[in-house]
Amino acid sequence: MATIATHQRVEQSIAISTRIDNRIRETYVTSYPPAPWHMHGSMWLSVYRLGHHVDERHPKGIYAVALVDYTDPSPLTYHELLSARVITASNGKKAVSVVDIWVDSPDSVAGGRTLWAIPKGLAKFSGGASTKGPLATHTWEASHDEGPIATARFSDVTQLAPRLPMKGNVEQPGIEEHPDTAWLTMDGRARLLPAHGSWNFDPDGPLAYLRDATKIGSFRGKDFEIAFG
Ligand SMILES: CC(=O)CC(=O)O
Repeated sequence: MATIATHQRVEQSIAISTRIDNRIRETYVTSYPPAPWHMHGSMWLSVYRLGHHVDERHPKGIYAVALVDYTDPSPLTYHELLSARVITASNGKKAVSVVDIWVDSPDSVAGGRTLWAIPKGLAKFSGGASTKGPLATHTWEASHDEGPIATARFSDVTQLAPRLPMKGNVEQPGIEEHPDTAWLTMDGRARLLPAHGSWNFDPDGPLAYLRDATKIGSFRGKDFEIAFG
C-alpha cells in the first residue's frame, strides 16, 4: 500500500471488502484529506442498552446506532451507518468506540481506517424524506454485498432547535491499517432534539445483535459542523 501526500490530500491504494469475512477484497485508489476532518451534515441516532454479552466485539453495554449524511461543504460527502459502544478509555475518560461501521465512499473507508483505526467497510444506502410543517420524516435502508443490514424511520422537529455545542471522544483498538490504539476528539455544534426513531436490524445481518437490545431514546442532529481529529 503506497501513500503520497498531494495537494493536502493523501492518495492511497487500499483493499476493501464488502463482505464480513474479508474473503473477497477489491483494490480502490483513494484520496482523502489529512486530519482533522471538518464535517457538516445530519444524523439520526438511537441509544440502546444491550443486556447480555454477544461476543468479544459486542459485550453488554450502552450502544449508539446512527445514520449520518455528510454533506457539502464537508471535504468528503458520504452516507454512514455505525454502532458505537460507550467505554471508559485507557486514559480514564468517557469515550465511544466504533464497533461496526459502513459508508458509501472508498475515500472515507481509507481515511477512517488509516488515520484513526475506524474499521469502515462499504455499503449501499437509499432512502427518502418528506416534511409537513416543522415535522421531518426520513427513511433509510442500508445493505452490503451479503444482504440487508438495517432499515430505519425517523420523525423529528429538530429544525426548531438552536445550535448547541457537541463534543466527544473516540478510542479505537488498532486494526491492520493503524495497528496502534487511536484517540480522536469530536468538537462542533448541532441542532439536536429527541426524535421518534424505529429500526429494523436484519436477523441475518451484522447488526442482528441489537435486535434484542432495549432502546433508551432517539435523537436527530441537524446542520452539524464538527471537527474530527
Ligand atoms: C472521523 C470519521 O471517519 C468520520 C466518520 O465517522 O466518517
